[in-house]
Amino acid sequence: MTLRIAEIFGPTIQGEGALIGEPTVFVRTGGCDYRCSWCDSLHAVDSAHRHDWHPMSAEAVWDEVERLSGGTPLTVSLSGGNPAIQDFTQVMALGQSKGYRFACETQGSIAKPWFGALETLVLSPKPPSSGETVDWADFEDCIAATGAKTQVVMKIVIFDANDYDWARAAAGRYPDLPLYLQPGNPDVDPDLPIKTQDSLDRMLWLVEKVTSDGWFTPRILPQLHVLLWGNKRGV
Ligand SMILES: C[S@@+](CC[C@H](N)C(=O)[O-])C[C@H]1O[C@@H](n2cnc3c(N)ncnc32)[C@H](O)[C@@H]1O
Ligand SMILES: Nc1nc2[nH]cc(C(=O)O)c2c(=O)[nH]1
Ligand code: SF4
Ligand SMILES: [Mg+2]
Repeated sequence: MTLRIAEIFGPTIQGEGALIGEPTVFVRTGGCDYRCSWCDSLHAVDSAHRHDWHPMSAEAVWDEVERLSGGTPLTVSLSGGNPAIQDFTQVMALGQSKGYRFACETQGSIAKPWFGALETLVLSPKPPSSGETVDWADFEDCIAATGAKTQVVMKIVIFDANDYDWARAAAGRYPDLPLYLQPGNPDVDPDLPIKTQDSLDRMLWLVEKVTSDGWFTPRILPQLHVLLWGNKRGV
C-alpha cells in the first residue's frame, strides 16, 4: 500500500485545537476532495503541486516519523489535504506497537475504518466562507467510524459573522462534541509575513462575540504556530 505524502515534519507543537501546545510530528498527505477558498495548505491540495508529493510505503513513512522523533513516543498528527482519502492502518499499527499516539485532522467528508484506532479525531466542518458545503450524513459516518478510545472534537474556522452564526447552528447539532473555534487567517502566502496585529484583532473580535452572546460552549484559540512562525511550511 503506497501513501501519497506532501511532507513529514517535526517535532513541532500542535498549533491548533484540543491538543494545542503538545509536541508532535506531522504527516501531511497530498490530495483533497475540497477546495476551500482560504486553504492554508494548497501545496498539499492543488494537483499543480502533485509532482512534489512522494509515494511512500507505510514502513518508509513510519521510519521517517521515528527518525524525527528520535524514537521517543509522541502524538503523530495526520493532516493534509484530506488524510482520510488514504489508508493509515499500517502506519498506525507500526507506531502504536511502539507506544506512539495518533491524531487526525479532517473536514469530515470521508469516513475510514482506521478512524477506530485513533486517539483523537479532529473534525473541521467548513463554514460558508470556504465555498464548500458540508454533507452532514458523511460527517456523521466519520463519528460513527471512531472507536471507544477515540476522543472526537470539532474545530470550526471563523472568518466573519456569517461563519459564526453557521458555527452556532453546527454546534447545536452535536452538543456532545467538544468545540474549538479558530479565527481564519486570510494571508496564507508562505513567502509573505503575517500581519500579527490583524491576527490578534480577529481573535479579539471572536472572543468578544462569544462572550457578549453568552455562548459559553466553545473554546477560542489562535493558530499558535502561525503566531510563532507565520505561514512558514514544515513547522
Ligand atoms: C489544512 S487543513 C487539513 C486537514 C483537513 N483537510 C481539514 O480541513 O480539516 C488543517 C486545518 O487547517 C484549517 N485551516 C485551513 N486554512 C485555514 C486558514 N486560512 N485559517 C485558519 N485555519 C485554516 C482547517 O480548517 C483545518 O482545521
Ligand atoms: N504546528 C502546526 N500545527 C498545526 N495544526 C494543524 C495543522 C495543519 O496544517 O493541519 C498544523 C501545522 O501545519 N502546524
Ligand atoms: S478541506 Fe482542508 S486541506 Fe482541503 S482545501 Fe479545505 S482546508 Fe484545505
Ligand atoms: Mg495548517
